[in-house]
Amino acid sequence: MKLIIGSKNPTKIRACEAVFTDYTVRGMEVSSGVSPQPRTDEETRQGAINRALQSLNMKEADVGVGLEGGVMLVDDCLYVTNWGALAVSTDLIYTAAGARIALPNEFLPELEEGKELGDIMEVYAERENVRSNEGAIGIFTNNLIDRGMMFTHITQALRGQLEYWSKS
Ligand SMILES: O=P(O)(O)OP(=O)(O)OP(=O)(O)OC[C@H]1O[C@@H](n2cnc3c(O)ncnc32)[C@H](O)[C@@H]1O
Ligand SMILES: [Mg+2]
Repeated sequence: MKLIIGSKNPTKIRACEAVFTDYTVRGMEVSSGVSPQPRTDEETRQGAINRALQSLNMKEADVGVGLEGGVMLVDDCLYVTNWGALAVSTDLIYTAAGARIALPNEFLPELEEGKELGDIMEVYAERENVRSNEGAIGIFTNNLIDRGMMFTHITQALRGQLEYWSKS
């Protein structure tokens, strides 16, 4: 069985490899079809679904997965949010979301200007490639939960639903 994950980000690819150990997993660049930095739960979820569907269309994949990061406001507090989608056909898609944690509200003006959280985090944490490593969630949870763990959890939620609803 072949799984395509719609990203070249190693944290996303590794999450799929960790959960779909019995599948051949490959990461491929696809377009999310939403803005580079989604700013609502709805847009982030849609990005994950678009990536999953595009991945399914590639190279005869049996399963297409999309993982998408975003930010959102709840009661004027800024949160990081992440969504996943798993497509087995165009009309059979499972979705799940990951842990949300609060981000400093001082990030809001730059996000509103169109900056990506990944770039803001590099300046804030004074390190490169936060998005492909621990992520904002890793930094603001003191590394108790890093981006890889969070994506793995979402991917488990996707696989679990696939298994549950495939039972006859
Ligand atoms: O190559 P792709 O798959 O696009 O991977 P990405 O790291 O850009 O990830 P997303 O597009 O899914 O996320 C959209 C933006 O949100 C940022 N983001 C989301 N969660 C993050 C986190 O925990 N840490 C750092 N950046 C995060 C990310 O870096 C992007 O700028
Ligand atoms: Mg991106």
